[in-house]
Amino acid sequence: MERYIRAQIADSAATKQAILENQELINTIMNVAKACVEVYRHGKKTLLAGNGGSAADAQHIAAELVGRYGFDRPSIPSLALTTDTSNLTAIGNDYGYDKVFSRQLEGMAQEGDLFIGISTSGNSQNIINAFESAADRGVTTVALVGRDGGKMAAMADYAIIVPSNATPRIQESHILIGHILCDIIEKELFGGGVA
Ligand SMILES: O=C(CO)[C@@H](O)[C@H](O)[C@H](O)[C@H](O)COP(=O)(O)O
Ligand SMILES: [Zn+2]
Repeated sequence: MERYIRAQIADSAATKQAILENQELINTIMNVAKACVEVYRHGKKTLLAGNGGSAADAQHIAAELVGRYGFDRPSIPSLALTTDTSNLTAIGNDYGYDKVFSRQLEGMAQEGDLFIGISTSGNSQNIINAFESAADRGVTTVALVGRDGGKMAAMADYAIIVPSNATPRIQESHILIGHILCDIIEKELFGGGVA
Protein backbone atom coordinates (compact mmCIF):
# COMPACT_ATOMS: atom_id res chain seq x y z
CA MET A 1 0.00 0.00 0.00
CA GLU A 2 2.83 2.40 0.83
CA ARG A 3 4.14 2.04 -2.72
CA TYR A 4 0.67 2.73 -4.09
CA ILE A 5 0.34 5.93 -2.04
CA ARG A 6 3.80 7.07 -3.15
CA ALA A 7 2.88 6.39 -6.80
CA GLN A 8 -0.23 8.58 -6.51
CA ILE A 9 1.77 11.42 -5.00
CA ALA A 10 4.45 11.05 -7.68
CA ASP A 11 1.77 11.10 -10.39
CA SER A 12 0.28 14.32 -8.98
CA ALA A 13 3.73 15.92 -8.78
CA ALA A 14 4.52 14.80 -12.35
CA THR A 15 1.37 16.49 -13.65
CA LYS A 16 2.39 19.73 -11.97
CA GLN A 17 5.94 19.34 -13.29
CA ALA A 18 4.53 18.95 -16.80
CA ILE A 19 2.65 22.25 -16.37
CA LEU A 20 5.85 23.89 -15.12
CA GLU A 21 7.69 22.77 -18.26
CA ASN A 22 4.96 23.89 -20.68
CA GLN A 23 5.76 27.51 -21.58
CA GLU A 24 2.61 27.93 -23.65
CA LEU A 25 0.47 26.84 -20.69
CA ILE A 26 2.32 29.16 -18.29
CA ASN A 27 1.73 32.01 -20.79
CA THR A 28 -1.99 31.19 -20.85
CA ILE A 29 -2.19 31.20 -17.04
CA MET A 30 -0.40 34.56 -17.07
CA ASN A 31 -2.81 35.94 -19.68
CA VAL A 32 -5.82 34.74 -17.70
CA ALA A 33 -4.43 36.38 -14.55
CA LYS A 34 -4.00 39.66 -16.46
CA ALA A 35 -7.52 39.38 -17.91
CA CYS A 36 -8.96 38.87 -14.40
CA VAL A 37 -7.08 41.90 -13.07
CA GLU A 38 -8.40 44.02 -15.97
CA VAL A 39 -11.95 42.82 -15.26
CA TYR A 40 -11.60 43.98 -11.65
CA ARG A 41 -9.97 47.28 -12.62
CA HIS A 42 -13.12 47.96 -14.68
CA GLY A 43 -15.36 47.29 -11.67
CA LYS A 44 -16.67 43.98 -13.02
CA LYS A 45 -16.73 40.48 -11.48
CA THR A 46 -15.79 36.87 -12.07
CA LEU A 47 -18.25 33.98 -12.16
CA LEU A 48 -17.35 30.30 -11.88
CA ALA A 49 -19.06 26.95 -12.35
CA GLY A 50 -18.25 23.24 -12.42
CA ASN A 51 -19.74 19.85 -11.56
CA GLY A 52 -18.82 17.58 -8.64
CA GLY A 53 -15.26 18.20 -7.49
CA SER A 54 -15.10 21.13 -9.91
CA ALA A 55 -18.16 22.68 -8.22
CA ALA A 56 -16.13 22.59 -5.01
CA ASP A 57 -13.21 24.23 -6.85
CA ALA A 58 -15.51 26.97 -8.19
CA GLN A 59 -16.76 27.75 -4.67
CA HIS A 60 -13.28 27.56 -3.20
CA ILE A 61 -11.84 30.06 -5.69
CA ALA A 62 -14.78 32.50 -5.36
CA ALA A 63 -14.46 32.39 -1.57
CA GLU A 64 -10.72 33.20 -1.72
CA LEU A 65 -11.58 36.34 -3.69
CA VAL A 66 -14.65 37.51 -1.76
CA GLY A 67 -13.06 36.74 1.61
CA ARG A 68 -9.28 36.76 1.62
CA TYR A 69 -6.48 34.69 0.11
CA GLY A 70 -3.19 35.85 1.61
CA PHE A 71 -3.84 39.14 3.38
CA ASP A 72 -6.58 41.54 4.50
CA ARG A 73 -7.88 43.80 1.72
CA PRO A 74 -11.23 44.91 0.27
CA SER A 75 -13.52 42.14 -1.00
CA ILE A 76 -13.07 41.12 -4.64
CA PRO A 77 -16.43 40.27 -6.32
CA SER A 78 -16.69 36.67 -7.47
CA LEU A 79 -19.70 34.37 -7.69
CA ALA A 80 -19.82 30.57 -7.86
CA LEU A 81 -22.97 29.50 -9.69
CA THR A 82 -22.91 26.17 -7.81
CA THR A 83 -24.04 27.29 -4.37
CA ASP A 84 -27.69 28.33 -4.51
CA THR A 85 -29.75 25.15 -4.13
CA SER A 86 -32.99 27.00 -4.91
CA ASN A 87 -31.58 28.19 -8.24
CA LEU A 88 -30.03 24.80 -9.02
CA THR A 89 -33.17 22.81 -8.19
CA ALA A 90 -35.67 25.21 -9.76
CA ILE A 91 -33.73 25.67 -12.99
CA GLY A 92 -32.84 21.96 -13.09
CA ASN A 93 -36.44 20.97 -12.47
CA ASP A 94 -38.09 23.48 -14.83
CA TYR A 95 -35.55 23.78 -17.66
CA GLY A 96 -33.22 20.80 -17.23
CA TYR A 97 -29.83 20.24 -15.62
CA ASP A 98 -28.10 21.42 -18.78
CA LYS A 99 -29.39 24.94 -18.07
CA VAL A 100 -28.46 25.32 -14.39
CA PHE A 101 -25.48 27.58 -15.08
CA SER A 102 -26.48 29.26 -18.37
CA ARG A 103 -29.74 30.48 -16.86
CA GLN A 104 -27.91 32.02 -13.89
CA LEU A 105 -25.46 33.70 -16.27
CA GLU A 106 -28.40 35.16 -18.18
CA GLY A 107 -29.62 36.73 -14.95
CA MET A 108 -26.38 37.74 -13.28
CA ALA A 109 -23.61 38.22 -15.83
CA GLN A 110 -22.86 41.70 -17.14
CA GLU A 111 -20.83 42.71 -20.15
CA GLY A 112 -17.16 42.86 -19.13
CA ASP A 113 -17.44 40.09 -16.52
CA LEU A 114 -15.28 36.95 -16.80
CA PHE A 115 -16.59 33.39 -16.54
CA ILE A 116 -14.39 30.43 -15.57
CA GLY A 117 -15.87 27.04 -16.48
CA ILE A 118 -14.11 24.16 -14.71
CA SER A 119 -14.34 20.66 -16.18
CA THR A 120 -11.91 17.75 -16.36
CA SER A 121 -13.42 16.45 -19.62
CA GLY A 122 -14.25 19.81 -21.17
CA ASN A 123 -17.52 18.25 -22.32
CA SER A 124 -20.12 18.78 -19.56
CA GLN A 125 -23.17 20.16 -21.33
CA ASN A 126 -24.20 22.61 -18.59
CA ILE A 127 -20.81 24.33 -18.77
CA ILE A 128 -20.85 24.30 -22.58
CA ASN A 129 -24.25 26.07 -22.44
CA ALA A 130 -22.81 28.52 -19.93
CA PHE A 131 -20.00 29.42 -22.37
CA GLU A 132 -22.63 30.15 -25.02
CA SER A 133 -24.64 32.38 -22.66
CA ALA A 134 -21.46 34.15 -21.57
CA ALA A 135 -20.36 34.84 -25.15
CA ASP A 136 -23.83 36.24 -25.98
CA ARG A 137 -23.42 38.74 -23.12
CA GLY A 138 -19.91 39.98 -23.86
CA VAL A 139 -18.46 37.99 -20.96
CA THR A 140 -14.85 36.80 -21.36
CA THR A 141 -14.63 33.02 -21.03
CA VAL A 142 -11.93 30.80 -19.51
CA ALA A 143 -11.99 27.00 -19.82
CA LEU A 144 -10.10 25.33 -16.95
CA VAL A 145 -10.03 21.80 -18.34
CA GLY A 146 -7.98 18.61 -18.85
CA ARG A 147 -7.55 15.72 -21.29
CA ASP A 148 -7.79 17.09 -24.85
CA GLY A 149 -9.69 20.18 -23.66
CA GLY A 150 -12.98 18.84 -25.00
CA LYS A 151 -15.51 21.13 -26.67
CA MET A 152 -14.95 23.87 -24.10
CA ALA A 153 -11.34 24.52 -25.07
CA ALA A 154 -12.43 25.39 -28.58
CA MET A 155 -15.23 27.71 -27.38
CA ALA A 156 -13.46 29.72 -24.69
CA ASP A 157 -11.42 32.89 -25.08
CA TYR A 158 -8.70 31.24 -22.96
CA ALA A 159 -8.16 27.50 -22.47
CA ILE A 160 -6.00 26.22 -19.62
CA ILE A 161 -5.64 22.51 -20.42
CA VAL A 162 -3.97 20.43 -17.70
CA PRO A 163 -1.84 17.80 -19.49
CA SER A 164 -3.35 14.66 -17.91
CA ASN A 165 -6.11 12.14 -18.60
CA ALA A 166 -6.71 11.33 -14.92
CA THR A 167 -9.65 13.21 -13.35
CA PRO A 168 -8.16 13.52 -9.83
CA ARG A 169 -4.78 14.67 -11.15
CA ILE A 170 -6.50 17.27 -13.35
CA GLN A 171 -8.55 18.54 -10.40
CA GLU A 172 -5.45 18.80 -8.20
CA SER A 173 -3.81 20.99 -10.81
CA HIS A 174 -6.99 23.04 -11.29
CA ILE A 175 -6.97 24.12 -7.65
CA LEU A 176 -3.23 24.89 -7.86
CA ILE A 177 -3.93 27.16 -10.85
CA GLY A 178 -6.98 28.65 -9.07
CA HIS A 179 -4.80 29.54 -6.08
CA ILE A 180 -2.17 31.09 -8.35
CA LEU A 181 -4.84 33.24 -10.01
CA CYS A 182 -6.24 34.38 -6.64
CA ASP A 183 -2.74 35.19 -5.40
CA ILE A 184 -1.87 37.29 -8.45
CA ILE A 185 -5.27 39.07 -8.55
CA GLU A 186 -5.02 40.00 -4.88
CA LYS A 187 -1.43 41.21 -5.12
CA GLU A 188 -1.97 43.13 -8.38
CA LEU A 189 -5.04 44.91 -7.01
CA PHE A 190 -4.02 45.52 -3.41
CA GLY A 191 -0.50 44.24 -2.71
CA GLY A 192 1.83 46.25 -4.94
CA GLY A 193 1.81 43.74 -7.80
CA VAL A 194 3.73 40.61 -8.75
CA ALA A 195 7.20 40.80 -10.32
O1 LIG B 1 -14.50 14.90 -8.20
C1 LIG B 1 -14.85 14.03 -8.97
C2 LIG B 1 -13.92 13.01 -9.46
O2 LIG B 1 -12.62 13.21 -8.93
C3 LIG B 1 -16.28 13.96 -9.49
O3 LIG B 1 -17.17 14.52 -8.54
C4 LIG B 1 -16.38 14.72 -10.82
O4 LIG B 1 -16.13 16.08 -10.60
C5 LIG B 1 -17.79 14.52 -11.44
O5 LIG B 1 -17.90 13.21 -11.88
C6 LIG B 1 -18.09 15.49 -12.60
O6 LIG B 1 -19.43 15.31 -13.00
C7 LIG B 1 -17.17 15.33 -13.80
O7 LIG B 1 -17.48 16.36 -14.75
P1 LIG B 1 -16.37 17.02 -15.71
O8 LIG B 1 -15.15 17.28 -14.90
O9 LIG B 1 -16.15 16.05 -16.84
O10 LIG B 1 -17.03 18.31 -16.20
ZN1 LIG C 1 -12.50 14.67 -7.26
